[in-house]
Amino acid sequence: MQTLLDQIQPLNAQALQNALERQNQLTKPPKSLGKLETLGIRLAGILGTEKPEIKNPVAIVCAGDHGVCEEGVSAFPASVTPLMVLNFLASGAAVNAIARTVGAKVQVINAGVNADLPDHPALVNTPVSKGTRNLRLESALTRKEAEQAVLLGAEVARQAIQAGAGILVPGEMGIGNTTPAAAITARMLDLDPAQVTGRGTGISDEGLAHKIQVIADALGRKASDNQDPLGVLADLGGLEIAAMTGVMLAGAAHRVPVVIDGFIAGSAALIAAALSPLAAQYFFASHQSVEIGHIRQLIHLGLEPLLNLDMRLGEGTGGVLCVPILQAAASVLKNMATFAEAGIG
Ligand SMILES: O=C(O)c1ccc[n+]([C@@H]2O[C@H](COP(=O)([O-])O)[C@@H](O)[C@H]2O)c1
Ligand SMILES: Cc1cc2nc[nH]c2cc1C
Repeated sequence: MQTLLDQIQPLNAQALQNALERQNQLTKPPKSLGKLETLGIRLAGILGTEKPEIKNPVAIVCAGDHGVCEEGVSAFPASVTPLMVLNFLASGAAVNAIARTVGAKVQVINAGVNADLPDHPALVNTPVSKGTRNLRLESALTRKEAEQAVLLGAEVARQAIQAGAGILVPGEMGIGNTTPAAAITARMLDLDPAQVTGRGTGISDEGLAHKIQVIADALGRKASDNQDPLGVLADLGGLEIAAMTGVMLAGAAHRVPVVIDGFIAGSAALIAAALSPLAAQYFFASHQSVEIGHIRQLIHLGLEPLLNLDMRLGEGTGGVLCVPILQAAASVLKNMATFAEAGIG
């Protein structure tokens, strides 16, 4: 784990400077491409060139089950998690449909699903366990399990990058996982559960009050603190959240941009950024999730969402949807003519 964290370096300052100067020479009024310009400059800093290009997007969907489902915190049964993994593998899920439109590949990690899954070329099937323990009553994971899941995600991301991935979208699937995501967010940002707990897949008012109580009980065990992010991940976490943290850290370590999807991805990003303060410079927030705690995560991370389409699905759907925006931001720097080149002015 420490080796992974040590690999994360600051953005390339020279490339940032060159990209800033280049933006101002391109055939457009200064700043007229708005946020596309600042996105492009950051991509230049990540990739170490003033002419960045983003090829081969890969979504890595991490799946895991949650002991806390026995508290009735989700509108859906836990059995949906493995069934949705099969749906990803059959290319029938929303992330597959959206990935198809942007030319992204979808890979799946079984980080800890409570079912035996079949071998499949798109599935990394080396789960850490069959799911977490009930975080209301006890720590969801041991420190060792949490670390193992982080390293699993990091290794899958490393292999994807080695095979040519130019941008990563960590996604997730795990019935019940807005509960650990809210618990992690409350602990990391020192907020009350009610400030960060939403309806997830669509629970009732009564269900929401119960979910807030479950999270308050989990935090009330006082088994972790925000100075120890891996401890928080183990105490409150989820195996897919930990695996996503690993994907994010590996992206930053290998200087590959990472698109942060919704609320659950945001909780993994809080852990990643706490483990390595440099990591968030490699992150882009896709959309603003309907989950109420999401915007607080993004403010803390210093990220602004690119879209607000009232989405709350997860799977990496919003992240994949934003890939063309980031590719366009890079293409502006790489492919536009300067005023001198075009003989204008
Ligand atoms: O990405 C989001 O912001 C998001 C918000 C709400 C729900 N989800 C998805 O819904 C599932 C978790 O919802 P729940 O109600 O079971 O905790 C999980 O599979 C997530 O992918 C995702
Ligand atoms: C059907 C379904 C698909 C999902 N994808 C991500 N979370 C999900 C939750 C449900 C219930």
